[in-house]
Amino acid sequence: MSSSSKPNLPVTNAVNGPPNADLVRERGAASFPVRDLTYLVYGGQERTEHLERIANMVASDPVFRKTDRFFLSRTEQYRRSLEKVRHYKELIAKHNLHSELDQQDLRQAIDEDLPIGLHVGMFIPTIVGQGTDEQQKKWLPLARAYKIIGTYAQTELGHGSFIRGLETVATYDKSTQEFVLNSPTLTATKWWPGALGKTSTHCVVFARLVISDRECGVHPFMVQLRSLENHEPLKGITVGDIGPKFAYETMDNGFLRFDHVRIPRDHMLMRFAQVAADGTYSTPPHSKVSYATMVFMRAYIIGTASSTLAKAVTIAVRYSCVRKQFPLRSGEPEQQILNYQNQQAALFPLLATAYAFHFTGNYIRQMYSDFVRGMRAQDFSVLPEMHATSAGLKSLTTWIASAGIETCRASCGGHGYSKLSGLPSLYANYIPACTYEGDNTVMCFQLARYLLKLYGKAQAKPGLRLPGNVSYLEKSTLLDERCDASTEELWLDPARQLHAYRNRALRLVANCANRLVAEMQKGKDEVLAVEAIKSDMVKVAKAHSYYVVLNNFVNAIEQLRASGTSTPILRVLKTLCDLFALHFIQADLGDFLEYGYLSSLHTEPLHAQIRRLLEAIRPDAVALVDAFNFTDHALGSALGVHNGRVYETLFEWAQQEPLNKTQVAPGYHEYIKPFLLAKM
Ligand SMILES: CC/C=C\C/C=C\C/C=C\C/C=C\CCCCC(=O)SCCNC(=O)CCNC(=O)[C@H](O)C(C)(C)COP(=O)(O)OP(=O)(O)OC[C@H]1O[C@@H](n2cnc3c(N)ncnc32)[C@H](O)[C@@H]1OP(=O)(O)O
Ligand SMILES: Cc1cc2nc3c(=O)[nH]c(=O)nc-3n(C[C@H](O)[C@H](O)[C@H](O)COP(=O)(O)OP(=O)(O)OC[C@H]3O[C@@H](n4cnc5c(N)ncnc54)[C@H](O)[C@@H]3O)c2cc1C
Repeated sequence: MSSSSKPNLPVTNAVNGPPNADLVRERGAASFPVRDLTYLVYGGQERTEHLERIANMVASDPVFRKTDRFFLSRTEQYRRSLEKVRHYKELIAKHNLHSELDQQDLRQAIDEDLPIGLHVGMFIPTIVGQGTDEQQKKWLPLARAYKIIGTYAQTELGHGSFIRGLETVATYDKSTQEFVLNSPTLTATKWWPGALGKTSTHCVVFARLVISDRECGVHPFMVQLRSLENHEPLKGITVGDIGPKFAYETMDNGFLRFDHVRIPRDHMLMRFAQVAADGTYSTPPHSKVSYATMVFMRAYIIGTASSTLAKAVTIAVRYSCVRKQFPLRSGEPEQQILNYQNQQAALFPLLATAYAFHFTGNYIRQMYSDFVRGMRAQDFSVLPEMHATSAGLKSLTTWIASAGIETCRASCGGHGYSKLSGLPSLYANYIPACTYEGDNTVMCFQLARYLLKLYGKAQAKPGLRLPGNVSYLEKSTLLDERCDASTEELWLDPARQLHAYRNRALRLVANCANRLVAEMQKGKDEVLAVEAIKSDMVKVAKAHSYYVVLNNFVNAIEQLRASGTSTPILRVLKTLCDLFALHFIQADLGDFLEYGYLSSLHTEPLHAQIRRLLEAIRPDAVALVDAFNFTDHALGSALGVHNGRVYETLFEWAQQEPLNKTQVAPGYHEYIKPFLLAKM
């Protein structure tokens, strides 16, 4: 079956001409209607077409061009991203894109780390989440109209993960009803906040509240940093850019110091905790409610892991269809490198993972909106589950996506190392996701601690009912059960796949719990006992998160089946789900063998089934990446161009290299000529 219709996307940036014949053939041989899968991914035909209109508008607009980005200095890149911000605002007005969703779509299409990312992603959400109604009325209209630009200033030079260790102080002065913000030490300097260095006029600062020498914990405060007239820093404020980074050049991550800066009392965001005029402090209804923006952002990051990985896989799969190396036998034509099993084994599990993470993103979005509904009604009961689940999924998805981009880059051989492949910058700009919004390892401890607690409760109280994704912790009998997938066919049974993931997670939790007890029996207190099991806690969190991802993928397919999705689409999604499930068992085989859950009786059919799945995906590989529907602008890659004119595009883009502006190299006269022409 061929694609039901051609995607309505312009081929920008790529060199025009007849499309690569191999890609044309591959597209014609897809087993499912590509367009229908695109609709499924983006939430229907209407939404897909809307996204395409925005993507096309951006892709054809010279202000948003990307192809020269590699040749700009850091300062030029920052300026260019400001130019893009200005144009983004003009387009919102011109095309009436006033809803939050439209603006998010536009930013996603622009596809750059703009210095307003923190403004929309954390500054505004913190005002919404933590501000009183009056505070929202005051600041939200200004922020939404970009009359003020803000960021989220929490991390300091000395502390990021350990929020309770932050040193910036906000001391309440009852006599003037002001807070005095101060950075008492060098390590109290705010360090890293995006857009803090040069762009923001305001920020939400997290500081320890002190009232009459009493420590009241870390709270958020609204602070103006720069004049709205001339952008100069205000009195008492030292602010600037933190300097060169691994990548992220368009973002002015900044530093900030306060020298006894006074702000009015109503600049503390007081939705949950309050300081009255006389200095009376009212505690929040939940001690971690001021961390809510981070939970929001973690959920957002989980949602973007799929699209980021999907971009890398699109580039690598298309290129692997165009690229040919070696005939199998002499005299035969050379093979497309995607025909090699090793290439498929590297790329197809990542393709499957990009689809798996798509459904994880849907799941966490739903969980987050239920949680927000509860919070509005002062119900914080879902907070622990939301925090733990999002912390674990943020870690797993960003780790896998980061490693996956690098695998895609390496799979493109030498051309993958060229920045023109788009993969080095995709990787370099993405990997901080493993660190920001909570270092992944530290986040894993949060989930593991939650699981250990629930496991302990379930052990102590048989019959206790735990919520959906953790209900397996009730069933210690599961530990006695073994895998019975002794044929290739049985490995395709979702119930058996889920059984394996549940069993592994439960075993690791139980093992950790036992070790904790054993460490305490050796005389350690609980704190030191936890320190002795920390690497196992990371494994626990990952194992549980894998289970959550697979469970959602399986459930999503069931729901699609129930809602009448066509057989070819269901078939291809099931194949991807199977590959996801089996690949990550194969990757962590030691976990499953260690406790005798699996034996060689099961591993042989497992490996054989994985090989079959790779073969099954091969004819649909191009169609499956096409279904993500990225424009050439979004991919920013000479290797991933839709028309497959890879070599033409690489050649043309290379001509832009500034070294090629002259035939004779700069420096020739000083450094090459003297020794070339020196007498022997
Ligand atoms: C829609 C979006 C639009 C646009 C977006 C556009 C662009 C953006 C794009 C990409 C992103 C780009 C840039 C990203 C910017 C990144 C910004 C940042 O990095 S901001 C800084 C982030 N910092 C962190 O994440 C710090 C991590 N540390 C912590 O969260 C905490 O310190 C800790 C590790 C959780 C520990 O906290 P604490 O010490 O206070 O608590 P305990 O460990 O003692 O735990 C006690 C108890 O509390 C529970 N708990 C902890 N945190 C939470 C929480 N958040 N919610 C609920 N409960 C929590 C914990 O589990 C314990 O529970 P108990 O065991 O006692 O039951
Ligand atoms: C690109 C980028 C953008 C950022 N944007 C912002 C922003 O806008 N606003 C903002 O406030 N911050 C921002 N940050 C800061 C970011 O949130 C922190 O860097 C992050 O939370 C990690 O904290 P840390 O740097 O203190 O790491 P550390 O905690 O110092 O981590 C270092 C190592 O120590 C380990 N470790 C730490 N604690 C423990 C423990 N208890 N047990 C065992 N191991 C431990 C970690 O696993 C890690 O391996 C940004 C960072 C980056 C890189």
